[in-house]
Amino acid sequence: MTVELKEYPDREMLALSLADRIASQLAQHLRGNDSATLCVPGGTSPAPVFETLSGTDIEWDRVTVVLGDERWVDGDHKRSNSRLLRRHLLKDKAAAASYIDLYTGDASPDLAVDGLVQRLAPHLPLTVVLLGMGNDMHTASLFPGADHLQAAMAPDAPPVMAIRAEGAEEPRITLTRPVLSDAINLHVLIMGPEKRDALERAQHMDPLQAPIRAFLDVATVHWAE
Ligand SMILES: O=C(O)[C@H](O)[C@@H](O)[C@H](O)[C@H](O)COP(=O)(O)O
Repeated sequence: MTVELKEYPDREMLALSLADRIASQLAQHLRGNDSATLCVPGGTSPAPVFETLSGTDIEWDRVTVVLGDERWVDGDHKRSNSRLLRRHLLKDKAAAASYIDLYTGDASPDLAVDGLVQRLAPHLPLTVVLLGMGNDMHTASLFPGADHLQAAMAPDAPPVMAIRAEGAEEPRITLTRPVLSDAINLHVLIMGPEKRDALERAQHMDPLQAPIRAFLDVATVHWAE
């Protein structure tokens, strides 16, 4: 397989260029449609992209933002991906965007799934999806060895599922393979030599062992040292 890989001289260039690309794709979609949906990862890598994106001049009031996955913790918990978004993305110009919070406060993510499937439905297909990747080749909360990985990777998977995995510290809620890979524009953000190495290995692996593999045929991968 050939992966579309964009290499940047440094992380700052990557953040600026990727934020610009995402903003252009959202703006272009808004020229022909009433609304657009941006799906973003949690984790630590995307914060600089979010910072740039939040100051970008697009019609954010017509954009809905959703995470690709959320950790089942309160919104003010330090591991909450929503907390990260509020700090780095949903501010400045992007404060005008609507936000679908995957964390509903229910006792477990399983109880939230049906409601979230309904909330997400009017926003599909996702206009722009940005994915991260862990060194274990998970993306969103599609972890190798996760309890419902096979179901979440299936072509008929519901768009949202609850999932648990050893590599994840807490129960998770995640968007599934079909809804992520059906995005109009799909990007993967990875940084550092270890992730570059993992990406190379993933290309020759089964998606159930290396879930990121399922997206590499259609995504643009953005990398900086
Ligand atoms: O909530 C999460 O854990 C994520 O959404 C996850 O899929 C993340 O993108 C990768 O684990 C990379 O995380 P880092 O950017 O922190 O390496």
